[in-house]
Amino acid sequence: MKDEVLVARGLRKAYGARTAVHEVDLALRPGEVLGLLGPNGAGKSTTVGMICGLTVPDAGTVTLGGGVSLASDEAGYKRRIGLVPQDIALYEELPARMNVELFGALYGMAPDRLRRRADEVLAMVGLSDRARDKPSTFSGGMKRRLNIACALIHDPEVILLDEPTAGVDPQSRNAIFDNLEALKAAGKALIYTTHYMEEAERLADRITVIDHGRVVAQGTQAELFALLPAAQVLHVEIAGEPDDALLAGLPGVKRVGQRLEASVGDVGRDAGPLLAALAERGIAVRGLSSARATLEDVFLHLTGRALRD
Ligand SMILES: Nc1ncnc2c1ncn2[C@@H]1O[C@H](COP(=O)(O)OP(=O)(O)OP(=O)(O)O)[C@@H](O)[C@H]1O
Repeated sequence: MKDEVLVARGLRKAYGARTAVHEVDLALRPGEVLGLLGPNGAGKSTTVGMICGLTVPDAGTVTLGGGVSLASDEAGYKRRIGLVPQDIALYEELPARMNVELFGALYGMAPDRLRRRADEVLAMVGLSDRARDKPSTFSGGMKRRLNIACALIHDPEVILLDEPTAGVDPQSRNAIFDNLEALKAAGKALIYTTHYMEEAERLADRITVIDHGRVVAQGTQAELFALLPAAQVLHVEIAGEPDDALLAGLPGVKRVGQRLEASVGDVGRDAGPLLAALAERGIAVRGLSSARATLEDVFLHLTGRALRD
């Protein structure tokens, strides 16, 4: 463990006969967002639960910088971690500010610091002017933002976010992303679980793809895209339906109705030769567009299934 603020090794958890998480290894550096991407039931929440100490693993260890673990110093460990749970956990009938302060009191924060931090985190999530109102009067997005403020009150260095945008409107989602980017810029380390590949693509420096409780791939987005046979797809609209024999000899090209799909490594390099080859075969082109590969394509390639069933 060199620069890492958190290292998880060999995490495993079974519920009865079902193994929710098989062998998960993760490492996290300061100022980094690690995306934990996988479909429903992949084992993301179970992994997060084991890291924050809510779920006892059957095997494996989690160590923070300085070698601190739950076993060596439970209170010290938990003070360094903030959890934004998937299910909103708030006292609906207590004012927003009191909700935040309650979480801080759980960490034994001194009253002065607690007041200061409560102001800071409420401002950060854009709820300063609603501090006296009860969550029962909030929109879903506002509750989510308050949930995040509660997780940040004790200024943890590692923040675990379990699908923090579930059920929020686009405006609140953008506000949450801005908050997370600010935390990252401040050197915090974030683990962000999601089954939305767009969120992982936007936020994550590195991504762990998890499926059926197993890590199927880990790396930067560039490293994950490099697992695909082609980084981009060219869509070519053609006139009529050419004989498939005409397309033989064009590697990576398949016909989908009146459209051709060509997997290419680089659109700029490969589009010209492809169009020339089509012209040689007398295939008239009516339109051309390209799309880059997504993490959805990576997941499909690795597992044979879609991220969202
Ligand atoms: N307390 C529990 N008791 C029994 N089985 C559980 C429990 N918690 C999770 N599981 C099972 O473990 C597997 C992984 O669930 P988990 O909640 O970790 O997945 P997830 O990737 O977070 O999914 P989602 O995106 O739907 O939240 C699932 O098959 C789930 O049914």
